[in-house]
Amino acid sequence: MTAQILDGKALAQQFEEEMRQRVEALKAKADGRTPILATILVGADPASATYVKMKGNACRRVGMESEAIEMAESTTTEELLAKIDELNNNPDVHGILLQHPVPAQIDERACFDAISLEKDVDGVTCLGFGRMSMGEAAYGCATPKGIMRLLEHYQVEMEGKHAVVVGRSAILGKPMAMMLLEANATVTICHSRTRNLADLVKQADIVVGAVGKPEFIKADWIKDGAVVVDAGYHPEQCGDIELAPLADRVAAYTPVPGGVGPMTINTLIFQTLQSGEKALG
Ligand SMILES: Nc1nc(=O)c2c([nH]1)NC[C@@H]1CN(c3ccc(C(=O)N[C@@H](CCC(=O)O)C(=O)O)cc3)C=[N+]21
Repeated sequence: MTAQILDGKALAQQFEEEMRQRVEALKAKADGRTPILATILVGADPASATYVKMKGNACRRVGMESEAIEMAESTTTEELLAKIDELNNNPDVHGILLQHPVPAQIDERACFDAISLEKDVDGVTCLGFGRMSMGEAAYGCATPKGIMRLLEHYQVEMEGKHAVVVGRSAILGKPMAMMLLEANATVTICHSRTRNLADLVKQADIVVGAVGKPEFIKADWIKDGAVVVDAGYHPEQCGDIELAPLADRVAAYTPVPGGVGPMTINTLIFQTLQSGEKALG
């Protein structure tokens, strides 16, 4: 069996094509105005700076704009909250991305939750998470929502399947589990205190690697015919799952790079477009 490659890069490009047309149509209706995403980068971590730049570039590729806000490493919670408040109240801004992680002195959760629901296009607020979990309208958290859009596009069956999510972070593992549950999968969430991790992963019809450790999930834990989603991203150009030995025995997998990463960015800008359409359309 040769596994199907869940090609996030190609799908993101296809979606961008469709989005370009929607942005054009919106501009025509809105006197040339476009959706605007505000990105906030606190501190100077080079990897974070690269990701934020990629998000701005993706906006421009579809004809939207981004406003890049850079704040000092020494920024306080109060200063960041004031900036978010300003963006919430700026009618020209349709989406707000606060790049994670922020420096340790900042209360990241308080800052995420200060983002107004209508502008939470990255899906990081408690309110958005709660609404999504209850099946109510909210923008999904960008990485797990990007994974759902990828699985849906490739018509991966989720209903009744056993999905095992390895990792429980606020912007990846936890919302991923809730989205899979909403799609009627049977969901197991594993984490650093899980005792029989290999045995649980072996039961997975769908496995999502979301731990943030390079190739932490071993190929021999994964059963034949599984669908493998790797949300890890590491400087070594690998993900959280040991993927190489799986290509000829799983049903499908997301490559690293070119799988989940491009879908994360695409989902952020897609949701910015949706927010812009609500405000301008
Ligand atoms: N509030 C917030 N929201 C996020 O969504 C968020 C965040 N903070 N902090 C950091 C993580 C990481 N992240 C990535 C996005 C795209 C790629 C991506 O496109 N990667 C390319 C490779 C890029 C390269 O390194 O050349 C790929 O996988 O093909 C990776 C990682 C979003 N994150």
